[in-house]
Amino acid sequence: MSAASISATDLGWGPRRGPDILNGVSFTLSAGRRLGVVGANGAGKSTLLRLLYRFHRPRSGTVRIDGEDIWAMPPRAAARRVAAVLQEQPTDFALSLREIAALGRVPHRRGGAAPGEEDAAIVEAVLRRLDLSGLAERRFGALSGGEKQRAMLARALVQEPQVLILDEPTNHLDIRHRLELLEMLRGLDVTIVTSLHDLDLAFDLCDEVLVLSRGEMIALGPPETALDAATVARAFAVTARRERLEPSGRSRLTYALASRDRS
Ligand SMILES: Nc1ncnc2c1ncn2[C@@H]1O[C@H](COP(=O)(O)OP(=O)(O)OP(=O)(O)O)[C@@H](O)[C@H]1O
Repeated sequence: MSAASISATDLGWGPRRGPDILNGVSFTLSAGRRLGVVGANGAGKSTLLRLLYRFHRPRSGTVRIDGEDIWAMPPRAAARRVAAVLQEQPTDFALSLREIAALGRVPHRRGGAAPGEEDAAIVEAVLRRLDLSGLAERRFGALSGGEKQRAMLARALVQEPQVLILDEPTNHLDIRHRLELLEMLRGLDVTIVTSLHDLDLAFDLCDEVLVLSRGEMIALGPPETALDAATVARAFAVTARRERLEPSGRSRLTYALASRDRS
């Protein structure tokens, strides 16, 4: 795996015959950096991610990986460069976890070629890294929510992408697996764009944060500047306060309903 830069220029998208639900989003993320996308429910986070992994074609603007427009690449070439772990999970319930993970090799194989030894070795290494070897034969449909989430991450890593797109990667994980996931993501040679509901995670994981509100970008920068109390209050319609924890010096946000919203 080797990381690549990803950039979005003036991205806009809306459903056919509908108004734009995402507008004017631009950012540049250097190879190996991690960007968190945050915002209220319906702000446009998943829509932005769908544009980055070439699911939606932008209505305006472009997405480039190492300077190359993702819509100018053949779909398999794009799939070798970008992998996504989504909220929606596959319905291949009868496949084993190992078989699901092995699907990540498909974009790397020519024509109908059968998987080779190298493919199998990559799958096993990823399963070991995610502590999933013991579950490799388990049917996907029989896995717990957190195990499924890790299986989907395994499939994405098996793809050996340069850019990894994650939609709420920790939402099913217990505290230990969550810490392990964060540690692992920090150690990968890959560029990461992830949506997050937990803003504390943005401080822990991300080099940069993009704040969306009603489909528009209202802040972009390092967590310390993008997630100031005023921006958080505006994005989530709450009152927010930021404190510095001692002795770590880490920032932590606390929130309350605005007085007009309390009964
Ligand atoms: N294909 C579509 N057609 C019509 N409206 C859509 C479509 N996709 C998304 N939307 C609408 O666009 C808005 C943004 O949706 P999106 O899923 O990107 O939000 P989100 O920030 O990921 O929200 P959440 O935090 O709830 O997951 C929502 O109001 C959603 O209903």
